[in-house]
Amino acid sequence: MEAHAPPSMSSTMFLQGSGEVVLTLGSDDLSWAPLASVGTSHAKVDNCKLDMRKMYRFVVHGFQRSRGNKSTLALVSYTFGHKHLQTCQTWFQQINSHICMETDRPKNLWVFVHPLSGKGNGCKTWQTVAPIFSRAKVKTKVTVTERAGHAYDLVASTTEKELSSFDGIVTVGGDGFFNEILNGLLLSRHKAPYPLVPEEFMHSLGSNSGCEQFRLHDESKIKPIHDLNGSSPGVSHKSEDDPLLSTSESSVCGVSDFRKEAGASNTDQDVASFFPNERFRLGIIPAGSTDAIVISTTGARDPVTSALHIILGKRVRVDIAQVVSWEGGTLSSMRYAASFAGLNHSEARLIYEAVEP
Ligand SMILES: Nc1ncnc2c1ncn2[C@@H]1O[C@H](COP(=O)(O)OP(=O)(O)OP(=O)(O)O)[C@@H](O)[C@H]1O
Repeated sequence: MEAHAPPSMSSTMFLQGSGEVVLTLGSDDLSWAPLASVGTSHAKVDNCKLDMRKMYRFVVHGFQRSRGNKSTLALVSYTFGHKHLQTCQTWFQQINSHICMETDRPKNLWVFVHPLSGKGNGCKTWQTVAPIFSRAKVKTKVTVTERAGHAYDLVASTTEKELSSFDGIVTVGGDGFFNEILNGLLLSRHKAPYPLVPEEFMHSLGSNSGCEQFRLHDESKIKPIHDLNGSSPGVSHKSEDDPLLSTSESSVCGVSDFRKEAGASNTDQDVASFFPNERFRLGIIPAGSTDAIVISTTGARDPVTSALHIILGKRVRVDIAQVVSWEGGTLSSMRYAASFAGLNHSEARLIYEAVEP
């Protein structure tokens, strides 16, 4: 809470295990202090032993950083009690309405669960974290995949209107599963020009590029890229507003790298062009065999930590690589892959899970 922001509510309550406290609901947090430390002259009682079963109670669910691993968040709950029902009800309503007013938090998510991911624990992992979403009043539509490509097909074929009803997509699985959904979203929506065709690489790199094989290609034979759906979006040429980095190094490798920063005004338009709405974000709950994307963003391979970051609406930048391949002078396929290359790890540890390319 900022120092000048007046508390929106404050009461003396009983906190299980601690005794009498002054509970304060600020503009963006809930805090409490033992009654003795806020300068009261109340007679000292053995607060901790007060029987809260005779009081009306409500439970606040929260989290704290683990002592051993600061990147890991652990669930905690606090039971507050008061002799008046009305007081407890008012607190309950006020806390819930504060949470609902937090605009960064997602309200409605589409969750894809890969049941066979990692050691086959996808569903179990989701069952572990699902109650955290419901307690936080985040609605979820859950789809358990039945085959490889199922999630891609659903995301790619869902209407813009239906996708727009979600604040994002969460995957419960590994890196491959996350990338499958990323492709379902981007291949049909991302309208950026494709990377330079090989002859153009040579032109832009000069004769000492070290990529002699590209010289063999005849530009006139280069055909449009065929996307995963078999459509032919066409080969286009690099332009001034091309989001692909202009470094020859990334292009030569057939991998183009572009970044979007959440909230940055000059990227809002780009984000809007391939995400169904501005609130939209992607998140991962790790259940795979490597979980490299999660480890490089939250710093912890922990489903509960990821769930909490997603619920809090935290965002972190990730790199998305556009990978193209050529066959006999034809650009034959294109994929997107989330990558941790270039991400500042210490920054990522501070920030969170929900990702926005
Ligand atoms: N129900 C399913 N049955 C079989 N394969 C599936 C199913 N759902 C998704 N897949 C495919 O399994 C692939 C691998 O999934 P995922 O990335 O979750 O597992 P992983 O390989 O164990 O994890 P990691 O990528 O972290 O190593 C995905 O690319 C996806 O296409």
